[in-house]
This record gives sequence, C-alpha cells and structure tokens, in this order.
Amino acid sequence: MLWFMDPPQLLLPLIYTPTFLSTSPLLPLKDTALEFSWPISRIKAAFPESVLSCTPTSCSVEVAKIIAALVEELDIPEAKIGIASGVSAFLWLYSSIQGFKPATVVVNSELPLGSGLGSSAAFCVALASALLAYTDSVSLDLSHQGWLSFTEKDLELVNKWAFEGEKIIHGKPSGIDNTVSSYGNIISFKSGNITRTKSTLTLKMLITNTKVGRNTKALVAGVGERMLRHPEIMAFVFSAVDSISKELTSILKSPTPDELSLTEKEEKIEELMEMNQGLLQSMGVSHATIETVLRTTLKYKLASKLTGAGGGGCVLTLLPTLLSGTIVDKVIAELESCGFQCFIAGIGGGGVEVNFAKSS
Ligand SMILES: Nc1ncnc2c1ncn2[C@@H]1O[C@H](COP(=O)(O)OP(=O)(O)O)[C@@H](O)[C@H]1O
Ligand SMILES: C[C@@](O)(CCOP(=O)(O)O)CC(=O)O
Ligand SMILES: [Mg+2]
Repeated sequence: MLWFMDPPQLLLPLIYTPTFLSTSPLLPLKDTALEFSWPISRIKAAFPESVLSCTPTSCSVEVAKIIAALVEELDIPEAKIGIASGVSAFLWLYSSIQGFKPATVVVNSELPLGSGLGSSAAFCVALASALLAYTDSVSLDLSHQGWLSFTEKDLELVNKWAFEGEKIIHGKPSGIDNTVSSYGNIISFKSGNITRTKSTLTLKMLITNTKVGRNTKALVAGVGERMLRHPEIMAFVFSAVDSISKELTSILKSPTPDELSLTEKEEKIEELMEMNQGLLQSMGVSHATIETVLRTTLKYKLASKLTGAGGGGCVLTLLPTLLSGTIVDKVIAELESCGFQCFIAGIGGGGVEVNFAKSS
C-alpha cells in the first residue's frame, strides 16, 4: 500500500478478436474457467445509446445499475463471486469503448486474483488497451507483427480508461496500480501526480502469497474510517509513509558505483520496508498470516512488508544481491511449510504492450 513499486512482471495476456460473424460479445476468463456471453440485442436494449465515448468517462449510477442487473443474470458461482466486479468493469469498458460491436475477449492471467498484486489494475489496463487498439482514438499499426508500445498520448488514454475500470472494481482507487501497470518501471505517485523514476539498481523480491483472501474495497474503506476516527494521528502516519517513499526514490535514483554502495542501499531499503510495514500495521491492514511471514523471514535477517491493500494477500521480502541461494531455498521451504506459496520477481519491468498476433 502506497509503496510505489511495480507489480511483479507476470503476464496478463488478453486476446481481443473483433468478429463480424458472432451476434454476441463473449468473455471467456481462461484462468477462472468461466465464460460469459451477451446477445448484442440484450446489450443494446440495456445500455443507453450515449454509452459509447471517445473520452474516459465514469460509470453513472444508472448504468451501474444496468450492469449490476446484467451481472446478476450470469449466476456466477458463490466461490467465484469476486469475479463479478471484474465482469462489471469489462461491461463498462467494452460498451464505452467499442459500443455495440460483437467480439470475443479472452482473458488469461498469471496473477493471483485479490492478493495485493494489482490484478484488478492489470486486468483493466489490458482490457482498455486491447479495446482501444481497434479504435481511431489511438494510433497503432494493426499490420505490425510482434509487440507494440503505445505513444505517450495513447498511454495516457489507456491509463485513464483503466482507472475508470478500477473505480468499478475498487470503489475509490488512487490510480497508482493502473498507472504502474500502464507505464511500468518505478513510479512516484502523489495525489494523481506521476513522476517516473529510473532506478540505478535492480531489486529482487520474494513474494509470499498467504492465500488469505481479502477485498481491496473493504480494506481501503476501513483505513478511511480510521482516518475519520483519528484524523491527526493518521495524518502523521501518512506523512511518514510519504517520507519513506521520498527516501526510497532518492536511494533508487542515486548512482550505485560498486558492490559496497549496493549493499548499503539494500540495507537502507530493508529498514524503510520495516518502517513502512509498521505504519501499515498502524493503519489496521496487517493480518496474522502477514505477521507470520514477517517473523519467518526475520529469522533469516530478511525484511518484509505487505503489498497492495494488505489484510492477507501477498508479502514482499527483499532478496539482497549477495544473499546465498541456500538461504533463499531455506526461507522458501519454511514459508511453504506454513501453507504459503512463494515466487521470485524482479522489480521494474515494462508497461503495457499490444500484439496483433494472428490467433491459431
Ligand atoms: N483476470 C481477471 N479476470 C477477471 N477479473 C479479474 C481478473 N483479474 C482481476 N480481476 C478482478 O479484480 C478483482 C481483484 O482485485 P483486488 O481486490 O483489487 O485485488 P488485486 O488487485 O490485488 O488482485 C477480482 O476479484 C476480479 O473482480
Ligand atoms: C491499497 C492501494 O494502494 C492499492 C490496492 O492494491 P491491490 O488492489 O490490493 O493490489 C489502494 C489505492 O492506491 O487505490
Ligand atoms: Mg486491485
């Protein structure tokens, strides 16, 4: 939370196929083994004609009700009900960007859903870019084979649409997650202002998924309530988080000429992570399983902090460059023996790209 690092570079391939044969837009969500379709006639009857928009627009209360009714009809199994907000975001982005054209959209994701790794933002950014790619609003060469980046202007449009999708999933997002997914690398983000940062060092993180499900919307609302109860204290907490972010930016940006300065920097980052975790705990977004991960990694002198909205989900542990592989194996084995799932990710990959590959 408010820790401006890239989500791990896992892939969210999204295949968008405009089709003139089908009469229904289809949405197979491969990783969740769910598939939905809507007859175009149903979509046309439900949405106002004015839904199609060239500029990013917020979903109105009336349209939100229409979408809720369409999603209700799908009878999503209780165990997968979390997907309902993603499907709602899809319906809003699809009808706003593509109108009533039939198409098939296939979603595959390697990110665990609802675990603090920003899957909602990755989903919205992938959707917005695939849908926009087939409009005149962006300038992409549709005959190009292979991966393509957006221009700065187009990227801004993708990010703004994705933010509208995040709003549906999340309630009141800051916009940090969709911004990082759109632009990639490391970003400082304060009140919607983005500063891109070029890091002089490559950080490696161990990601531990506690597998405790949580809901970003509810957690963020909980922090808001705590702010109302204790405005003065919480203002200090947020100010401290801001100072941590600033110090991290300056560490990342300053030159790293040798191994010694690299180690010194990693030690400083570990301390910042510990302090950030303490502040997040005081906001009420830690969890017993997160504390177990912290204790376990600390046994190996490794610093950790929760990521995303907290309340369960994933924990990040810095893996210093000179840390031996044996230690990494040991800590992973111990965390996995607690029932957690571990994987390793580099920080600061690229942003969104599109590929007009022919589907086989
Ligand atoms: N691949 C996907 N397909 C459909 N919906 C998705 C996908 N990825 C994310 N979502 C939506 O985002 C929600 C998770 O978002 P959130 O609670 O913010 O957690 P996080 O962003 O940390 O994964 C899911 O419950 C679902 O509604
Ligand atoms: C907690 C927050 O910083 C990010 C939420 O991330 P996630 O959906 O838990 O991955 C909220 C926000 O910035 O809108
Ligand atoms: Mg999210």
